[in-house]
Amino acid sequence: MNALTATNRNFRYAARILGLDSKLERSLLIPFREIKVECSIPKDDGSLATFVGFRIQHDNARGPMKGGIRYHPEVDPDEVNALAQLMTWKTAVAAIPYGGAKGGIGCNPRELSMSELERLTRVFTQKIHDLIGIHRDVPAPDMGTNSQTMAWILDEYSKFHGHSPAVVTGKPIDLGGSLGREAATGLGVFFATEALLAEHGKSISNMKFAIQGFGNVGSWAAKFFHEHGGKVVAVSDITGAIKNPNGIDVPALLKYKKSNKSLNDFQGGNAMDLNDLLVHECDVLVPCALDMTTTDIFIYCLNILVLERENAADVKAKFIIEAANHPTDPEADEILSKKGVVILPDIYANSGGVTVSYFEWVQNIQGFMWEEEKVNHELKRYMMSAFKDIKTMCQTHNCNLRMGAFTLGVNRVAQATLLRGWE
Ligand SMILES: NC(=O)C1=CN([C@@H]2O[C@H](COP(=O)(O)OP(=O)(O)OC[C@H]3O[C@@H](n4cnc5c(N)ncnc54)[C@H](OP(=O)(O)O)[C@@H]3O)[C@@H](O)[C@H]2O)C=CC1
Ligand SMILES: O=C(O)CCC(=O)C(=O)O
Repeated sequence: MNALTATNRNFRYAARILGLDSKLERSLLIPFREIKVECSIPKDDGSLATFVGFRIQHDNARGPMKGGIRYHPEVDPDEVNALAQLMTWKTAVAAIPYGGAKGGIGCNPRELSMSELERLTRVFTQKIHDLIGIHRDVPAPDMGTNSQTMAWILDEYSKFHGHSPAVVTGKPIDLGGSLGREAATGLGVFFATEALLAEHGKSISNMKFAIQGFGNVGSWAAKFFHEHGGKVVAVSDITGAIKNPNGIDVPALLKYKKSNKSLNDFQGGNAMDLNDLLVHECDVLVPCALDMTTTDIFIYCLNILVLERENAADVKAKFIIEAANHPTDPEADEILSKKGVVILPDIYANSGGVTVSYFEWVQNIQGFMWEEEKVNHELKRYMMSAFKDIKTMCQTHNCNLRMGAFTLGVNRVAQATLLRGWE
């Protein structure tokens, strides 16, 4: 099931639980605006290269639209649409005053030089500058983009609109970025996991973790689990996977990955097949890599790299923390739930990133920088409060955590829509 079909299905299920009017349901489902632009740039060798860029602005009932921009060969409008919709529910679950959007350019950033990436980012910004803005739509990094990408967008946008640091978040600190943003998604994953385990009378320190993906989210999450006594027994990146039943030395692995750009040949564990990570023996499985659509190309090669019908029954973990966006197909969801696996859904589990993006935006508007301690303290407060609100919805509607999060998010957006008189 593609990402958009699956996301729409979860939304419709939540709308039914909430008893939403069918006209309101339809208006919440259809994106506010879909932007598709041609981005042609001269390559370093003088030849012309043309890419397609997207920005899907899903909803702005609760505030400016918010969400990342990814550079990935598999980016397509359906995927971006699903991710934009997830952003709308995510910002509502987190109770931050935003709507949802997502963007992307279909390109392989690994095959472009820095100057090609800069030209591409500037051309994309030129094409969308009058449709984004501090109170309109605020992009941020996602897969394949980073703080440098945000710096180029900020610079290009400011040529048209004057210096506007709050137009993007996830910027370099020297351009108004927030302390703590880089670690925020991983730290949010840690707080969310802590809250879930406490509900079940467990703690991080007596759990074994398997982590798929060792980029921004996976590496920070692994660091926090390790620092709090969790045993990280398996980790993967795109180049391979390693396991160690006694616990991987995470600081050593971080150092190794930084200098080698790969986990391969790390001496503190044994190599294992990439496909085996999701079904590895552990208590807590944390997918921090790709979503359903970006892995399609691998799935066609019969490598099952997300949670699907084919591998769900073999999952050993008792808890799944969806740090990646949409790593679980609905069929897998059903199989896992029947097995009694507790799944903490993406729209809550990875909301720490956008929450600290909100703090960054607030700091830019205030023109006042917060201490990292304050950022992390506020992040924990937001994560704990959202968990409590989700649990209340689960109790009210007798549903699982995914539907608890969806009903919470959808209901908040529906109320804002009705109050504005948009229905
Ligand atoms: N960054 C953020 O603030 C947020 C990110 N997310 C979501 O989290 C997920 C990860 O994002 P982020 O960490 O930023 O992305 P990164 O690009 O930094 O990291 C992705 C990681 O996944 C690895 N990877 C890619 N393919 C595979 C594979 N087939 N098997 C195992 N590992 C693989 C990559 O390997 P390699 O290192 O070798 O390239 C990399 O380590 C995405 O779904 C994203 O949308 C959600 C909320 C916020
Ligand atoms: O920080 C942001 O605004 C982007 C976050 C994002 O894209 C996501 O949560 O998936």
